[in-house]
Amino acid sequence: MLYGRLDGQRAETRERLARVLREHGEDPSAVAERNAASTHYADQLSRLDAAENGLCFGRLDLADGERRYVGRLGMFDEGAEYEPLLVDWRAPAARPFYVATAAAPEGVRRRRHIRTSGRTVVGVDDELLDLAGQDGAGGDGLVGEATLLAALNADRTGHMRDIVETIQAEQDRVIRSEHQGVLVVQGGPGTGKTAVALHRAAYLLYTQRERLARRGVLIIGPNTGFLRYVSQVLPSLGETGVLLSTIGELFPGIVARRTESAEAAEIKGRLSMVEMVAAAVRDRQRVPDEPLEIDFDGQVLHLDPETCARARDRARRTGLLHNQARPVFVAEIVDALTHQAVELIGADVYGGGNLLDAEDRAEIRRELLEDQGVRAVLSELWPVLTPRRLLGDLFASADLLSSAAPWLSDDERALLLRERAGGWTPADVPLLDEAAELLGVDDRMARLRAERERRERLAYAQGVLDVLAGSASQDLEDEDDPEVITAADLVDATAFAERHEHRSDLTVAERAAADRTWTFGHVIVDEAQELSEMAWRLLMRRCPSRSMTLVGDVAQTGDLAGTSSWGRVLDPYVGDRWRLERLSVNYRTPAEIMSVASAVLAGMEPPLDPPASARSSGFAPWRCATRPAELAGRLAEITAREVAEVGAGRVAVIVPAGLLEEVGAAVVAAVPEASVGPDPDLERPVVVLPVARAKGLEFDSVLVVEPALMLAESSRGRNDLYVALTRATRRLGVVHADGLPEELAGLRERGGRLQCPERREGRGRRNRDLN
Ligand SMILES: Nc1ncnc2c1ncn2[C@@H]1O[C@H](COP(=O)(O)OP(=O)(O)OP(=O)(O)O)[C@@H](O)[C@H]1O
Repeated sequence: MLYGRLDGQRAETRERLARVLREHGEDPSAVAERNAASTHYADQLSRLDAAENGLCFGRLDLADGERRYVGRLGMFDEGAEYEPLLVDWRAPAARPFYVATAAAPEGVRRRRHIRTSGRTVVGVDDELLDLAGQDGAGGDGLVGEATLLAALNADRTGHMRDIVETIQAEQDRVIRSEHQGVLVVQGGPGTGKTAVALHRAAYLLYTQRERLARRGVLIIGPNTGFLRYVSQVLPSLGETGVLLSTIGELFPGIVARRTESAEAAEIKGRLSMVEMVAAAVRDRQRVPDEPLEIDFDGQVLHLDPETCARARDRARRTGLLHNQARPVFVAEIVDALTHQAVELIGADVYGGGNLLDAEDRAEIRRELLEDQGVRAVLSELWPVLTPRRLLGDLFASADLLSSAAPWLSDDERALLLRERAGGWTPADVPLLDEAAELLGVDDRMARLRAERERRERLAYAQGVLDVLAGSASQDLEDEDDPEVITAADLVDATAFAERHEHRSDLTVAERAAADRTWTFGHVIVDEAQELSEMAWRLLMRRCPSRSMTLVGDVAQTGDLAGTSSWGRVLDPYVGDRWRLERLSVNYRTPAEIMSVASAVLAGMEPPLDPPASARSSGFAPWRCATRPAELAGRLAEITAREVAEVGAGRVAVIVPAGLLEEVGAAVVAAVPEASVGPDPDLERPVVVLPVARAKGLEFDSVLVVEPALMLAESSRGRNDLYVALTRATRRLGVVHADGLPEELAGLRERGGRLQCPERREGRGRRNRDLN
C-alpha cells in the first residue's frame, strides 16, 4: 500500500515538474518563479526516489493498541483526516523506535525491524519490550540486534551506507540534540561519528528546513577521497542541498593541489599567522627612504617621505581595510602633487601669485590621477592587493617573510619560502581567507549597483503583493469567507523581495560554494581533531551563529596542526559554552582487533578509554615477519589471498608514506585491479594507501605494513598507527620487516596456510562482554 502511494506521489510530482518546465514567460519574475518551483519539485522528487529502498523499516506496537510504522518519509491518508500511514524517522513519533528499552519502554510493547530487498519483505525481527526481562532481549544497550548485526557484517562497498534503520540510543541523542550552539561529539574509532554527523544534518534539514534551505549546511571532511566515500549517505536519506567540502576548497577560485611538508603546513596552521598576514599587509603600505621624483608635464615633482608618511597615517586612521583605505591615501598624495604642480606651472614670474584658477587646478589633479608615472608610484607605495598577490609575494621573498614574521626561526621561515608559481596548498587557504578579511575590496561601485537592484526588487515585490491583496479581497467579496489570508498578511514586501533576491538557477550549496563570505545555517565538521587553529578561524567566520556539530576523536589526530583538546580549540570562540557528547560503542572493529588497538591507545596522552566493540568476529588478528628485501613481494602474495577471503568485500593495504610506491607496485603486479595512491578508488577490491589517508575509511580486511615505521614517520605516529589498526570490519594482519612495536608483540604468528576461522566459528557474533 505504501509503495503504491509512493508511486502515485512520484507520478504526480513528475507531472508538476514537467508542467513547470513547459511554462513560457521570459520576464524576470516569471523566470524566478519557474526556477523556484522547478527546484522545489525536483527536490521533492529526489526525496521520493531516495525512499525506494527500505521505505518502511520499522513498526511500533504501543501498549494502548496503536500501531505505528516508521520509514524514510512521512505519509498521510488524505481521505481519513490525514491519519499517519508512515512516520518519518526524524519525527518525534518515531523516536521510541530508536530509544525504547525494556527498562524505559516509552509506551512500546513490541518493536519490529522490517528487512526488505527491493519491495519484498525478507525478514522481521521483533523485540518484545514488556517481555524483555524474561528472554533477555533488548535490555542491555543494543537496539534491534539481529538487524544491526546484519548491517555490521555486510560486505563493504567503497561507499558509506546510511544507518537509519538501526540508529542506537546514544547516537539518537546526538542526532536529535536540541543544543543550539557548538555540540562536540567525541568517540573512539567506529562509534558512528561520521554516520551520526550525516544523520544529524538530515535531521536538522527536516526540523528547520525553511531556515537551513536559505543558509545551507556545510559539512567539512579531511580530504576529497573521504568526502566521496560519504557522499551517498545524505542523498540516500533524500537530502541533497548540502555542501560537502574540505578546508582546502573553501576559497572560491582556488583548487589547493600544491603539496608541502607536514612541518610547513603546521606552521601555517598556527594562530600567530594572523599577525604575520596583518604585518604583511602593513609592510605593503610603504614610505620611501628618499624623496621620489616624478616627471609631469615638463616639470619634475618631488614626493618626500614626510608627505607619504602623513598620507599613510591618515589612510590608516580611517580604520578601513587596505584596499578600501587606498582612495584616502591616493587623494592625499595627489593633493600634494597638485599643489606642487600648480605652483610650478602657474607661477606668475613677473607679477608674483598664480595664474591658474580653480578649474585649471581640478584639471591638473585629474591629469595627475591618470598619469602613468604617478600611478606607478602609488602602486609602489600602497598597491591594490588581492589575497593571492599578497601571499604569493610574501612566500616568494625571504625579506618580506622575515619582516612579517620575525618571531619564526630561520629554519621555520625557510620552510615557508617557495617559488611563486605552483599554486596553493590546503594550509594556504585559511591564510588567503585571513588576507581577504584584511584587504577587503574597494566595492563602492558594486554597492551602489546592489542598492539600486534592491530598490527595484522591493518595488516589484510591493507590486506583486498589491495585486495579490487585490485579488484576495475580490475572493473575499465573492465567497464571503473571513478565513481568507492574503499574502500580505504572511509576508511583507521586504521579506518577499529577499525571497526573490537570487534569480539564478544556482542551488544554495552552489551559491555558497562560490561566495567566500557566505555564512551557513549549520556547520558540521568531521574528523574535527585535524583542523588547525587557522582553519577554525575561517570556519567560525562562516558560521557566526555558532550552530555547529563537531565530531572527532582526539586520539586519532594525525595532522601536526591538529588538536588533542577540544577546550583549547573552542575556547577563543565560545568559551566554555559548548556541549560534549560521547559515543562509547564501536560498531566497526570487532573485539579481537580492538584489543590490539587498545594497547596502542594505552600509550597516549591524555589517556582515553577504548570504545567497547559491538561484536566479535571470531577471527584473531595476526602478524607476519619477513626480510626487508621480501616485504613487497610477500605483501603482494598475502593481499591476493585476502582478496579471495573477503569475496565481494574490500581489502586495504595501509602503509607508511615512504613505502607507498614500492608496495603499491608489487600489489598491482599481483592484483591488477588494485588502486594505489593517496586518493585511491575505494570501489576497487584492493587499495594501497598511505596511513594519513586512511582516516575515516573502513574495509573488510586490512593489512598494516611496517607499524614501527609508522610510529617513527611522524610525531603523531602513534595516532596514525591507531587509525590504521581500527579500519577493519572483519580481518586484520600486520606485515613487517622491521621490528614490531612492543604493543603489538602479543599478535599471533600467521600460519603458513591462511586459515579461515570465521567460517569455522561463525561470523560476526554479538559481543556478549558489551556493558
Ligand atoms: N547504528 C548503527 N547501525 C549500523 N551501522 C552502524 C551504526 N553505527 C555505526 N555503524 C557503522 O559503523 C561503521 C563506523 O561508523 P563511522 O565511520 O561513522 O564511525 P566513526 O566514529 O566516524 O569512525 P572513525 O573515527 O574511525 O572514522 C560504519 O560502517 C557505520 O555504518
